[in-house]
Amino acid sequence: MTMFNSCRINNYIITSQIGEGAYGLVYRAIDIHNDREYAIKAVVQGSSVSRGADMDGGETYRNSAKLQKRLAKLFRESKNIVRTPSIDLGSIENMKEEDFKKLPHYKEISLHLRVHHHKNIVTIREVLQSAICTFIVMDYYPTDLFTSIVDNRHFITNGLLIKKVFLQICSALNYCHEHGIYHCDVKPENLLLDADDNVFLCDFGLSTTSTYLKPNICVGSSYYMPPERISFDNAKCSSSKIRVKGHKLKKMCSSCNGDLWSLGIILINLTCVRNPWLKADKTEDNSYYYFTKDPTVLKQILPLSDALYSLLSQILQVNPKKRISLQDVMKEVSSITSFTNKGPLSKVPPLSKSVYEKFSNPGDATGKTMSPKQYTYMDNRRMDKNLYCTSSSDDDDRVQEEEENDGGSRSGSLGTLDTDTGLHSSFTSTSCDSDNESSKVPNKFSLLEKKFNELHMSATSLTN
Ligand SMILES: Nc1ncnc2c1ncn2[C@@H]1O[C@H](COP(=O)(O)OP(=O)(O)OP(=O)(O)O)[C@@H](O)[C@H]1O
Repeated sequence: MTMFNSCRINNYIITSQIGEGAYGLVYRAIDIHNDREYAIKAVVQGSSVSRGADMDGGETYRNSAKLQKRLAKLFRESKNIVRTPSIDLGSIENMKEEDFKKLPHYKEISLHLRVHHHKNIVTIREVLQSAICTFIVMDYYPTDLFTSIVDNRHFITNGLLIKKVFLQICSALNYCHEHGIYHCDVKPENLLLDADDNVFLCDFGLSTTSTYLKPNICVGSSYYMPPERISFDNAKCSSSKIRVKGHKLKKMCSSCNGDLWSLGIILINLTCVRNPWLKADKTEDNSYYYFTKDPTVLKQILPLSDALYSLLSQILQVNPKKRISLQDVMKEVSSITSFTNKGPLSKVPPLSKSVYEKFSNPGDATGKTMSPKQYTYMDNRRMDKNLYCTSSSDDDDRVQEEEENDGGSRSGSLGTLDTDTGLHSSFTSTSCDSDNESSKVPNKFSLLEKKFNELHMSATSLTN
């Protein structure tokens, strides 16, 4: 695998590779203008493929290796400096569904831009378009929630920190949902942390504007995927209804409630450093199978307090329609007084109203035109946001219980530079004369999945 240390994209010098995903490579970089660090995600141009749990590690590797190779060529040909135009963020944000058909990889960026004003969502600073890929320049965060939970054991004694982090995640998701964006890939690897333990949601690669999704579409990471996306009973499926564990469902499943399920699993991760099952599929996973027979099994396999069990059993409802609302989850977590049945998390203070407000409603989450992010309540070295949002969350006609096209209802002024896509662009010129370097970076994704696997309660243990 080639690394591009010291190569430059406009004013950003790449310092290391920090991520490798299904359709993107993420680099750490320094802006020579202000010495600030950024993360630059290179997204393959024209990738329209739906990224799903069915994608194996090999495929991920092949895709990123291909992109890596193309980037190497790009840097080589441009003598290690790539000069590339910056695309107007407003015109990306206002892209429509038909634009995504031409430029599918812009959907991730467009949906992300519609919500990045929230304080707990990663801020996009710039989008650069090169001949072979699109570079998303984002604020850089030093760690992710997986590393923090598993490697650093950062939460095992600190119930208040769990509350803060969890409420910030809820707040970010709630904001997305209010703006008609459903993340669909909520997992600890997609939640970044700053030095003050503030959380930032990233990776909108699977996000959608569809209020309802078809069942069994199988997108995301299997640990966090709700059962209706993977394991509804095909045999019992009639033309207009599906069943999940015998519950009749309308043929479409609420996207919002899918994200909610993932949140429930993250709450277990934070409090127990475990995953309850590998996959919410009762034909493939014994733990999940026994859970569907008797939810109190959760208390046998995890050290849950009665209060947390009660909350989890309302979140992890197999029938998505029966799940507790996100707002109620937040209130419950705020007031809960024990997470576990023993140890340091068995006593947790309830949050005062003002602290709850601070974590759950950190910024202006009400308006159509959002004010810049404000970093008010923590010591924060982050610079002020100078982007602005030009589009609103149109009151899209939500075609409920009908198959929906993904989004496509937002409108906005289109640019004049590229009549095909409506994207405005501007050019920043720079120069660089450093050489490429080569080195190996482990595939972090697979390492993390492996670690959680190791920590996961053996799927067969309940049968013993
Ligand atoms: N802004 C950022 N700051 C620091 N690290 C980041 C940032 N954005 C992404 N990363 C790191 O890069 C990893 C991959 O990023 P991202 O999830 O956006 O890519 P992806 O190609 O969609 O990955 P996947 O296929 O695993 O979902 C993240 O898990 C995180 O560790």
